[in-house]
Amino acid sequence: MISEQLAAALAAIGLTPAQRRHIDHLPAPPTAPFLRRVVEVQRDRLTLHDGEHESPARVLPALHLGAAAHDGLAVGDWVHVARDAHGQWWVHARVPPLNQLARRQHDGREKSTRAVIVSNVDTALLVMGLDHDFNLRRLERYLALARIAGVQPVVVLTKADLCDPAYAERRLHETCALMPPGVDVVALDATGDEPSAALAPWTGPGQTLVLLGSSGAGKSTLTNALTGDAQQRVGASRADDSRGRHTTTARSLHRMPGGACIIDTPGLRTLRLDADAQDLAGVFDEIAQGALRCRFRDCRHQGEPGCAVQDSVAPERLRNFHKMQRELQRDTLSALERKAQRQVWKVRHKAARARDRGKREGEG
Ligand SMILES: Nc1nc2c(ncn2[C@@H]2O[C@H](COP(=O)(O)OP(=O)(O)OP(=O)(O)O)[C@@H](O)[C@H]2O)c(=O)[nH]1
Ligand SMILES: [Zn+2]
Repeated sequence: MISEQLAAALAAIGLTPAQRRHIDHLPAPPTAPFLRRVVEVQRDRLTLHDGEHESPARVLPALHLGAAAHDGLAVGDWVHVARDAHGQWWVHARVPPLNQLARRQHDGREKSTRAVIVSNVDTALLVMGLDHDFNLRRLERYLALARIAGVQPVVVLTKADLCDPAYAERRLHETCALMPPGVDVVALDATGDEPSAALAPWTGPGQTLVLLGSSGAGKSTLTNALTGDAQQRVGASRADDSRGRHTTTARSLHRMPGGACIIDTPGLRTLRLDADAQDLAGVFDEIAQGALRCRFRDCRHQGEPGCAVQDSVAPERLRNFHKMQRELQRDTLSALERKAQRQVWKVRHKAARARDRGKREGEG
């Protein structure tokens, strides 16, 4: 059980009441009594936070072996840790995440694997510039990513200061028209002092936000505006990077003065969803609705006579849907992987409970 005192300390690093209840219902590994949040992930090292201090940590090999590569630790995860005789912190177990934003990553050939972007977030800020970055088809993809993970999306259109007000207004309208009910769209200048007030509804104490969007969209600029310092390198310093890599190279969690946590991510060059056909139908709901009125039950909305979807859905949106659908079909393994993953968690919970029992009996 998490004590009141510990809960208060961990709230500073994003422990929500729901997360606390979730953790309280799970057996804590007796060998690792401390709870921490992952705020940075390097290759085989992590940075953890206890609400007050950061500490470097490593992951027990047993956890590496247990966790399949497609379900690796990510920024935002909660972990159980212990310190060895040399003062080194080790992660013994991971709390099964309440949600995960994940995508498919391709190896260049036909194989793809699941890659976790972040765990346990309350809001996903989908960041897009009103400049040449503006692309509603890409936004549809990011929107699907958040909704499939069960994370509340908010669209943030940056660089409003760089364009003509009438143009910005038109883009804002187009974007709003695309959003399902309940998804807000905000247009702002990320470099000014607008972001804190404009994003206040989603940055309450204990809330965790992730920033998603392409390189140069303004994610680091927003992070700086919200955290009130320049701890995140921004694009202007790109000249430092002779290899021409993206400016933000790792995900990391930052704390806002008001008590929210914000996770900046590197711009993704491609975003392939980790989902199945049903997930996709769920987020393009008007297509699923329209399909009920198509003449053929198995209508694919690709030129069949009597197709109700082609009559009612914007052609570019329907094309985008078909494109994502084709990608998912190529990635059909994903469903099997997810099933396997759930199985792994089940087995691990069982093992943890058995270890717990064994330990108690050993002590008694
Ligand atoms: N004028 C103006 N410039 C902006 C705005 N948002 C971002 N910029 C500029 O755009 C450039 C890229 O911004 P970054 O914040 O580095 O973009 P990023 O999304 O973090 O990019 P990666 O780290 O590569 O993923 C920087 O030069 C910013 O100053 C904005 O709202 N207005
Ligand atoms: Zn149809």
